[in-house]
Amino acid sequence: MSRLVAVSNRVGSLRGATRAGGLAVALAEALQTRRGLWFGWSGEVVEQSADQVRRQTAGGVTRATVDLTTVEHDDYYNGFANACLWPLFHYRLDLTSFDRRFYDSYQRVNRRFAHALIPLLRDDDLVWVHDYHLLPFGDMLRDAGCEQKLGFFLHIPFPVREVFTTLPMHDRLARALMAYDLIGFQTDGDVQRFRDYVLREAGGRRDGDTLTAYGRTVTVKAFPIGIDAEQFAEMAASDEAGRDAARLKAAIFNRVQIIGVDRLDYTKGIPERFHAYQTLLENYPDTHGQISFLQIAPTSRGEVPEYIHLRHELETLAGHINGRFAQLDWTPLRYINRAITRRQLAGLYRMSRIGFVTPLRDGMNLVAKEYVAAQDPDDPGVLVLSRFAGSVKQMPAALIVNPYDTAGVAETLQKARHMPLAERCARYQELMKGLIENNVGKWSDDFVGTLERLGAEMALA
Ligand SMILES: O=P(O)(O)OC[C@H]1O[C@H](O[C@H]2O[C@H](CO)[C@@H](O)[C@H](O)[C@H]2O)[C@H](O)[C@@H](O)[C@@H]1O
Ligand SMILES: O=c1ccn([C@@H]2O[C@H](COP(=O)(O)OP(=O)(O)O)[C@@H](O)[C@H]2O)c(=O)[nH]1
Repeated sequence: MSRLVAVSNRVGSLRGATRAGGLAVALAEALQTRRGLWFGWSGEVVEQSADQVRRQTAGGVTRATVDLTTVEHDDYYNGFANACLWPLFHYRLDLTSFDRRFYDSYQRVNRRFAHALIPLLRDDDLVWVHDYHLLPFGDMLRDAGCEQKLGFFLHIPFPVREVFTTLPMHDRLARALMAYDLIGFQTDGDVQRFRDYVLREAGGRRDGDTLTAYGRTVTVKAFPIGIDAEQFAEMAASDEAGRDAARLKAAIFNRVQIIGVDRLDYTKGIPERFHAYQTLLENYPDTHGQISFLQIAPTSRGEVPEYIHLRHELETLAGHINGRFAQLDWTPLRYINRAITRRQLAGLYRMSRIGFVTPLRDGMNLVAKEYVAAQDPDDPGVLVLSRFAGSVKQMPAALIVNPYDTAGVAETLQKARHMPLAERCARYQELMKGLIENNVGKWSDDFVGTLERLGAEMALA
């Protein structure tokens, strides 16, 4: 069996400590079962260039990391990755920075990372590169002589051609992507949009799951990411998770609890969600004193200006809602701007009657899956889910909403609040069945298995 080498900008902890963000959570679970190497940024920012690779092994998985310099962190991570590609791929052209300096830094960091990884590779390794930070990474490995099988997975949406082509370097990035042998997306919609670009902009050809363009052929498929639903359910039912949940329970006096959990990101639709909650309070006075909304939103990418604005906007909105509706013994909205461990989250999800997941655009959204997995099968809560989350395709038994439709979302919350037990159970069972069938193990096995088989086919040809 070939060794798996995962490469991602963010390398998660091997000891299960948390860092908000679905990619790190999912990869940690996948690598633990495959005992591989995980390469990427250490999370440390240093003044001077530090090419040294630090290695640390635990539970059969080796973590190999490099630091970023302050300039790289500003221009590659905050700049090209998170002020250009992130907003653009999430359809926020209004927030997209097209600064050429950011792109140059992005190229340099990708090249530096590729050169740092090469000496660690073994001939029969399978290399699996993750996400928009590393689109040209595979091409740079190939330039440096790498002949191993290379796979790439995009965790965020792939945009429509008209949006992707606003990037001045769209052609170079698409060409670089073709250096991989396998490209995975979260949904069939993402696959179709990428295919449309390659066929119509790059003069490519399609044959089943393969695309040929720029003199190379790649396999392109959807691999929707999952969670370890059974393990998450056990965690949610554990005494430890229960202890934290009990504190919240005491604080809300058996009111109907609504929960939202997101990195503080404009793609997650948190202000729109606050507005919908406010509309619920305005339109349905019977909710007063009877419900409570807990929003957990740890700061993310806190140096990018748009994220700073968002933080201020949420503080103002939360203050406004509480100022207007709170009573001496009732706080309608609790907003926590700190990260909570996944174990704590599991307990909080379980005691919340409504999971409120309304991104404006999201690659997948693992919070929606965690919320369902954490429920008590005998008295489950209801998931209210945005039609713009990648997870919606796999979770049709949720209550599906349009996050821009403030009154419609408020109406749906009211419906969720009054949903009879039998309907809650039926929806939960259907959702849970899908989560177990499409868990994180299946995601990584399907991707790596496909990459492995492509390799075998290439050897036979
Ligand atoms: O590394 P950060 O800048 O702190 O951001 C955290 C991660 O956010 C994004 O997550 C995406 O991947 C999830 C798992 O596939 C998916 O459910 C979610 O919809 C995506 O937004 C980002 O793509 C990751 O690279 C970041 O590590
Ligand atoms: O305070 C927090 C907030 C979020 N998360 C985790 O961060 C991940 C978020 O993943 P998702 O796919 O929903 O979105 P992303 O942040 O990756 O865009 C989930 O596993 C959450 O449990 C966490 O551990 N603590």
